[in-house]
Amino acid sequence: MIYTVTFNPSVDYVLRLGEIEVGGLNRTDDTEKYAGGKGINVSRVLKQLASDSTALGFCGGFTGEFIKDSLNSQGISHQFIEIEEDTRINIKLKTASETEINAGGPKITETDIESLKKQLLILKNDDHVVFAGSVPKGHDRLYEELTQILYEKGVSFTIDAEGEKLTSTLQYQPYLIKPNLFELEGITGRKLSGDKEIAEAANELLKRGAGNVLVTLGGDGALFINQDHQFRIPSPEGELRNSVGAGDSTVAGFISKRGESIEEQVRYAVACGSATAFSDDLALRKEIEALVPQIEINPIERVK
Ligand SMILES: Nc1ncnc2c1ncn2[C@@H]1O[C@H](COP(=O)(O)OP(=O)(O)OP(=O)(O)O)[C@@H](O)[C@H]1O
Ligand SMILES: O=P(O)(O)OC[C@@]1(O)O[C@H](CO)[C@@H](O)[C@@H]1O
Repeated sequence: MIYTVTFNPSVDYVLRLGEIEVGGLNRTDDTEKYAGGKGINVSRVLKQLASDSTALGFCGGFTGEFIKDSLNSQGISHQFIEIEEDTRINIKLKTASETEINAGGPKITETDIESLKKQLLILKNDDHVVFAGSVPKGHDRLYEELTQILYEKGVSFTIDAEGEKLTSTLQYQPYLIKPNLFELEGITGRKLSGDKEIAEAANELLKRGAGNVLVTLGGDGALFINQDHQFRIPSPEGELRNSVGAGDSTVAGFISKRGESIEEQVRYAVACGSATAFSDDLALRKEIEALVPQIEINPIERVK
């Protein structure tokens, strides 16, 4: 079974309006609410690809109920730890451009974390865990602690996190990491331009313990590297409508094809990311499948 872990889920409140006047009264043309948070998004796209997963993490209050109801209606199982405070609401303002305001999120106690650890401790060798998104305040080392538990149990995991939260888990050999270019530059501490420099930086993360490194490059597609393969995958052509969850969709695409060829995994990863970028919400199966034949996988020269 695949488990996704979202420490800090959100109700994503999408507000569509022509333009925004900061400091003035603005009225929307349209609004939508989605169960959000990176791990939850991964579960939603996995479901589209007929891959079942169970969403884990912390949920509370009326917003937590909304998330659980929404996942129930999509047939996605969940085992959230109930917390006292309300799950956050994140604002996604869609004008001519996209502006996001992500709330800090509720307080998570040590008891809540112990409950999550207990859930991970009973996982089996053939389970896979996807960790994604921000960490509750005061728990900076949480990813490192939880991935150590999985490593010691021989359970594989994927992690989509930033900076040291990601690099502190490399010692536990993540199956997949998916930094975007900005995050990769943050980790290496240098500006990266061109495929060769990006591949060299990704290769450093491979040497530090990652099994597969997929660097997403927004509208430019992605660069993939593991011990045996190195690919450049351009994005298909299309109109950008939504970048919220594009990266999560990429992760879902790759994980959904675990056990198939690496080319198939990478093809679905980019197709899912771009299908979400071209949709109003996360991509639907038919949108993903329509893009799959358009994805070109170009081998590139191996970096040392
Ligand atoms: N303008 C675009 N056109 C086509 N595909 C896109 C576009 N933007 C994003 N994508 C697709 O989505 C994938 C992930 O995008 P990106 O690099 O922006 O990830 P991210 O920064 O992790 O995303 P997120 O906004 O979800 O945090 C890309 O590899 C690509 O396949
Ligand atoms: O604040 P975090 O945890 O970094 O990101 C949360 C978030 O922006 O990520 C998802 C898109 O990737 C959204 O559903 C959600 O609102």
